[in-house]
Amino acid sequence: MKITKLEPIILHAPVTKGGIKDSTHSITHWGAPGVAIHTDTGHVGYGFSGTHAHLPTDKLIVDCIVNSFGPLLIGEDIMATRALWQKLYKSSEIYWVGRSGITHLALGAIDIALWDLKCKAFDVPLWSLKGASGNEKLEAYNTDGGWLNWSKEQLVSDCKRMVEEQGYRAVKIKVGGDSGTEDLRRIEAVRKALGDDIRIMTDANGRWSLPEAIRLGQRLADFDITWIEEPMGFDDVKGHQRLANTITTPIALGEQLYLTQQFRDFIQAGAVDFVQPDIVRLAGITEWWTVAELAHANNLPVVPHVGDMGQVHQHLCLAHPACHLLEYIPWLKDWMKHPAQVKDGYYLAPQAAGAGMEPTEHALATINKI
Ligand SMILES: O=C(NO)[C@H](O)[C@H](O)[C@H](O)CO
Ligand SMILES: [Mg+2]
Repeated sequence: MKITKLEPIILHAPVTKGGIKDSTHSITHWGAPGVAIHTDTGHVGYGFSGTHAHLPTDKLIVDCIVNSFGPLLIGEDIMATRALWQKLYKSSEIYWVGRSGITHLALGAIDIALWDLKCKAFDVPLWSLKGASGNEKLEAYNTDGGWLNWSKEQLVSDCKRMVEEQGYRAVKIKVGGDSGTEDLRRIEAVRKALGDDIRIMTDANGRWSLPEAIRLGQRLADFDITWIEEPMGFDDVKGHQRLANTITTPIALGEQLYLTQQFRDFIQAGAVDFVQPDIVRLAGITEWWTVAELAHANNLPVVPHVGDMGQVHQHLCLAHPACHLLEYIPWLKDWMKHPAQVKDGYYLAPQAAGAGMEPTEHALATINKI
């Protein structure tokens, strides 16, 4: 199955209730710059990155896909996913300007499309190609009711609905607002409303200084919080090591890390408890698997960031023994041919062949910005 053509796609999908905020970002759409890779057998593979729908940088990403990486792929056999990843990652002109950032987001979309093609060649879902039986249990936790721009009342009612009507046993709440005291009030209100059996995660999206993270991190223990995600600057290994040695609430991070070596440094420093690799930043499935193995070797659970890359992460989590839980955010799924499904708080194993990110004709006709 030889590659014949790369076709750029940029999807911009509306997010919940017209707009969501966390401590660091405020978005109205989730961006999915990506590619359709065509082959001489007529198969088409789809892969996307994940952004905050900033069109100028989405265009940089798809330009990198088609015009920088594209020429290196034409004529290549799609089966050689690891060899092709190495070839593209190490291509010196691109490596000189890349090694993380936009070239990683571009390579990630290509890698997902190549795995999509490989799955279609064997006519299996990605979880099956990665060795799962399809009977694995993968619990979902819901982030979509915990946004920082939700009022405390909205926060409580959304989280209650998710638990009482949709069967979730875990929800995530954004913290890192302007007032730490208000953060704690919001958590207290949700804990009171949900009772002690529901797990509550928190996510500061990198906002706090070390003193703030220590002060607020210590208070989280009052509410039995499952983890504090990205409490401080994304690359601050020493700071997170200091925090981990000071507070009892476990630390989750990884959605902003581009290199396996960064994950190694956080893990070796004892600065992370829940490892959250993302196929977007790690340049695709191939390197994601390396990080999951590294975490597993250190007996750390892997709970991938979704943002909204859940369509692919659900496959990887079903297949990897370090994964038992995955974030749920619903922004892209209904624009995909085979939308991710959660029932009574658990992901249902997708049955269609592929890696999960094949857009519908409707999506390509209505939210494609190319
Ligand atoms: O941190 C996250 N999940 O854990 C979400 O991806 C971000 O909050 C969204 O992308 C909005 O910035
Ligand atoms: Mg996060």
